[in-house]
Amino acid sequence: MSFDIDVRLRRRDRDIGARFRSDGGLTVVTGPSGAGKTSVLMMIAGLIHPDAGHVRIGEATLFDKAARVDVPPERRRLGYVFQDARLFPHRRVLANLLYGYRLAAPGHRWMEPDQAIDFLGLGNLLDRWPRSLSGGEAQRVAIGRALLSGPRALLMDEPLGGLDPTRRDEVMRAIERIRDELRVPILYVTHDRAEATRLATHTLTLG
Ligand SMILES: Nc1ncnc2c1ncn2[C@@H]1O[C@H](COP(=O)(O)OP(=O)(O)OP(=O)(O)O)[C@@H](O)[C@H]1O
Repeated sequence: MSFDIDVRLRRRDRDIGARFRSDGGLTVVTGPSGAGKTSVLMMIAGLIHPDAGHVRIGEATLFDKAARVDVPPERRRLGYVFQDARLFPHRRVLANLLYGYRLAAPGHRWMEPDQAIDFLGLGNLLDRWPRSLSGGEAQRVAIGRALLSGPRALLMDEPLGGLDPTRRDEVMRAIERIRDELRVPILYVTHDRAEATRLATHTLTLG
């Protein structure tokens, strides 16, 4: 599964955007604050509209300005993981995990709930409420929820940003296994050089 991305947006007096191709793996998106890293992820997700360019992932064209293709965000099949886990506070862990799975068309699902629970070590958390979880646990649940929605790729925006070093390592190991064992293509925003060195198969520097 490959990325072929070319997105551009004029914002006030400057251009924001990115142009790159990669053959899957984990692409770290880095660069100074304000360079447009989050904006690029949001353009790929379809949450903001590029002025020009295209977004192709594998065989699918999700956006092409010239050809007037613009697949709505909920049909792009991209799993988004933010710095804060953003779990649904009124649903227990299991219900959070199943949320995207239930919405996904059966033909698009490629992981079963038991597999994801096993893979991420979530078995003892299933009946917990999000507010009772540690940051690392919550982030692993958020990743599980994203995987179970049957995504073609994951977009991660500083997913370790709010975690202490022990928790960071726990989540980083899960991300490495997603990269190496599940082989889901990942776009990963970070400022952290050590994190980038450990995780990146490709690097895209903005700004
Ligand atoms: N909704 C918006 N409307 C107008 N300008 C915005 C909006 N969101 C972001 N910007 C501007 O666009 C630029 C890029 O912002 P963005 O958040 O994508 O950068 P970033 O590289 O992710 O930064 P950081 O590392 O600080 O999170 C910044 O100058 C920001 O002020």
